[in-house]
Amino acid sequence: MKKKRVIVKIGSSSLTDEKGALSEQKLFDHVEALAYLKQLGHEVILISSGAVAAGFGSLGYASRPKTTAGKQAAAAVGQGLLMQGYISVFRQFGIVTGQILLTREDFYSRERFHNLFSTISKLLERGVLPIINENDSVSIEELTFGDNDMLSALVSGFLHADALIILTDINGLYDRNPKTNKDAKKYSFLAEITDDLIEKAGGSSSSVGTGGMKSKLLAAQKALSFGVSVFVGTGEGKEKLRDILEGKGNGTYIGAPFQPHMQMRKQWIAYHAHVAGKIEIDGGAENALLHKGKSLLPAGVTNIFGTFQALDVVEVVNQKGTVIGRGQIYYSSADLEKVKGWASDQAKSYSIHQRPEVIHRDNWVPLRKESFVK
Ligand SMILES: Nc1ncnc2c1ncn2[C@@H]1O[C@H](COP(=O)(O)OP(=O)(O)O)[C@@H](O)[C@H]1O
Ligand SMILES: N[C@@H](CCC(=O)OP(=O)(O)O)C(=O)O
Repeated sequence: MKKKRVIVKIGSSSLTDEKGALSEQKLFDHVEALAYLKQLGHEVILISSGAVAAGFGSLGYASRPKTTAGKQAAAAVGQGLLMQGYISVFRQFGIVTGQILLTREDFYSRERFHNLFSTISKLLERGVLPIINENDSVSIEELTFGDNDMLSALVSGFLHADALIILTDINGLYDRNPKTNKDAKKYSFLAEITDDLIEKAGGSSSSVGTGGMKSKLLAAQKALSFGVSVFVGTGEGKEKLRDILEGKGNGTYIGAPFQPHMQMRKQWIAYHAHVAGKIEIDGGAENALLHKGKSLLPAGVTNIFGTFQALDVVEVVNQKGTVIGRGQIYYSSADLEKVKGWASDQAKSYSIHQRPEVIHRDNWVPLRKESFVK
């Protein structure tokens, strides 16, 4: 994969335990994934929240303080604890980190803006991983970023990042807050952020996070205006960030896909190729295609319409008959009729490539502008 400049934003809710204190285990999980991304040759810049969450316990607060002075005092204690955690874990991976604390004024002044750019460029040139947070203890309330979502969008724009990954405690954006509406539906892809979406998104329902999905959408809108694509979601383990970059993340992709080299083929599939037929798939396959970044397997195919050859482009519909995307198919309609519902091992000898996939994920394009997943 081409080397990318990636901004990763980690929210307080993804760094803390159920009591709201900094979780060493969660911090380790993030660092391992960040280190892996760096080992793969990508440039990584971390925007980390968590100073207030890491500090309030030491000040004797039972929960995150509400007053500005309380939050600023907690951040003064917590920012050091947060960095102590990052420094010691990144060291285990042989990575040096640099702390940068920003206020909104740093973006207003051209001179500061320029200095900041030079500093971050030098850190990246020397192989250092910059860790950025708002300078909470000195920010004046009216001028704070409020949460780090907008800060991460501004940084992604001015560093001309290839991708902004916003990690949070929920696996993407839903049409309503899923913590209070159990029927909420998830978006797997959004081409743009409309005002209507922003209006419907809710605030934070956790005790440590700030801003909720609304602030993430505003940030995503800003990042898109700079030409930076965004992912909002979650993940676990060393490979989570690599997977997100490869389009397999558990969350919502906003803007263009993260892999531009696939765009030509996918553009052809989506807009130019003749559609030779239609196949219907079950709910599990729909979820795998739209949400999990997986290929379509024979087991998920329920019906075939029209006559097509292997390597033709077909439309894919769900059980309600809604077109959810298009893909280049590895089976002819006659062969697919035989193997639909079969296990991969039995079916694959009918495929043109002797492979089980009906539509490989590299040849699949979701077509609805806002693709929903239950
Ligand atoms: N439409 C929505 N889709 C997803 N999450 C939502 C939505 N509206 C509100 N939320 C809430 O936003 C929370 C994430 O935001 P926040 O608590 O600020 O996290 P972070 O600390 O990562 O910034 C979720 O836990 C969820 O409760
Ligand atoms: N700068 C603050 C971030 C405030 C905050 O809660 O942000 P977030 O968790 O990203 O919604 C901190 O470090 O605690």
